[in-house]
This record gives sequence, C-alpha cells and structure tokens, in this order.
Amino acid sequence: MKYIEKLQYITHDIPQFTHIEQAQLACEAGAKWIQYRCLSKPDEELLTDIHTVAEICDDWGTTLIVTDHIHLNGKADIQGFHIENMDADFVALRKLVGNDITLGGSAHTIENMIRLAKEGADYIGLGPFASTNTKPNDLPLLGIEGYSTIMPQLESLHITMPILAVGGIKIYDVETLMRAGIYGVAISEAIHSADDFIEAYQDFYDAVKG
Ligand SMILES: Cc1ncc(COP(=O)(O)OP(=O)(O)O)c(N)n1
Ligand SMILES: Cc1ncsc1CCOP(=O)(O)O
Ligand SMILES: [Mg+2]
Repeated sequence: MKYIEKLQYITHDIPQFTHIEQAQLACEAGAKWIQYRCLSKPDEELLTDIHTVAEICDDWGTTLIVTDHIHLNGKADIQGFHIENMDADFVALRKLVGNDITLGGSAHTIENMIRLAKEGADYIGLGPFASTNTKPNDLPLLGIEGYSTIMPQLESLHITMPILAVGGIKIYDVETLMRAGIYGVAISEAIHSADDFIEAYQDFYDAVKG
C-alpha cells in the first residue's frame, strides 16, 4: 500500500491567491501533500502552472497530486492523480500510468467505494460531507451519520484503503470525522478563505494527527 498523507490541501480558482501561491503557502505551512485542482485552463497554461508548483513541491519534499488531466502524466513531475469522474475505469488508468503513480478516486456511496477498491485505487475521497462553494451540486450530504454508517460497512468488507472525507469540512468537524474512522481529510475553502492561511492549515494538520 502506498503512503497517503492525512491532510490533503486542494488548490482552487480563487481571486485572492493563484494556484502557485496556494501551493507555496501550503508548503510553508508544512503541507506534505497538495492536490492541484484547476479545471479552467488549457493544457499549455496548466503545464506552465504545474511545472512551477512541482518545483515548489520538490523544494519542500511535498507530494503533488493533480485533479483529473491524467493525460499530463509524464509531462511534469507529478506523483499522482485524483480522478473525479465516477465512471472512470481505474483498471485502464492503472495500466496507463503504472504502479508508481498514486491514483485516487471520488466516491459518494459504498457501491462507488467497493468498485474503486476492486479496481485498485490507492485512496478514496468520500463526500460531500457538507455543502461547499468549491463544487456546488445537489448530491446528498453525508454528514457525520453517512461516514459513521459507511466506515463499519467497509471494515466488514475488509476494505482497508485510506478514506479521506471531503466537502465543506470545517476545523471543528475533524475530530468527530476521525472518530467515525476516516483516515484523513481533503480541504480547500476552510484553509484558503481563512484570515491566516498558514495558521488554518496547521490547525487542520494538528487535528488530523490528533
Ligand atoms: C481527495 C478528494 N476527494 C474528492 C474530490 C472531489 O470529489 P467529487 O466527487 O468531484 O466532488 P463532489 O462530487 O462530491 O462535489 C477531490 N477533488 N479530492
Ligand atoms: C467536494 C469537492 N469537490 C471538488 S473539490 C472538493 C473538496 C473541497 O471542498 P471544500 O472547499 O469545501 O473544502
Ligand atoms: Mg462527484
């Protein structure tokens, strides 16, 4: 099993910080794992951005995961991809990228998770926990009850891969989520919209490490 960090900072298109600035701030705060999530730029611009983010991550020893855009594999120093498309064929994606690249997938239900586990994803982002401006949609919100129901089901199925809770998570939610058995959390808004990005990142880090 690959090492998966317990706190994943997800970059986002926001006016106050570029993706590069978010990566720099997260690394300064001690981030060991960043998900670069930019779905608004053409490949050429993406690659320019990702090369700079990859240099920052390399300087700080931080793992760089890119959301989707798996066709960029091999074109920049990227350690893995988080695939949001729930219909993606992870067996085919694994063949494409090989075993060294981390592959994470999104899930909303236990059925999604069983499939990702069977198809060899390295970790799962399970959500949405609560409503979020980062990717507004009308999916049912899992809330703490959703995680408390799903985590024991996974255990009884002997699915032991790391599960990250995601979507609208605030600092005060983390302790209860960890008690429900999740492995870690993936956060964007509660960190980038905080008064102090670095302090907010570190508060989440302390919360997940317990
Ligand atoms: C770690 C991680 N988990 C989940 C997502 C996004 O998941 P997605 O299914 O696209 O989001 P919603 O449909 O729940 O809004 C991610 N990027 N990273
Ligand atoms: C659920 C989700 N969908 C895309 S990124 C993401 C996680 C970030 O959510 P937030 O910004 O609320 O932490
Ligand atoms: Mg989804």
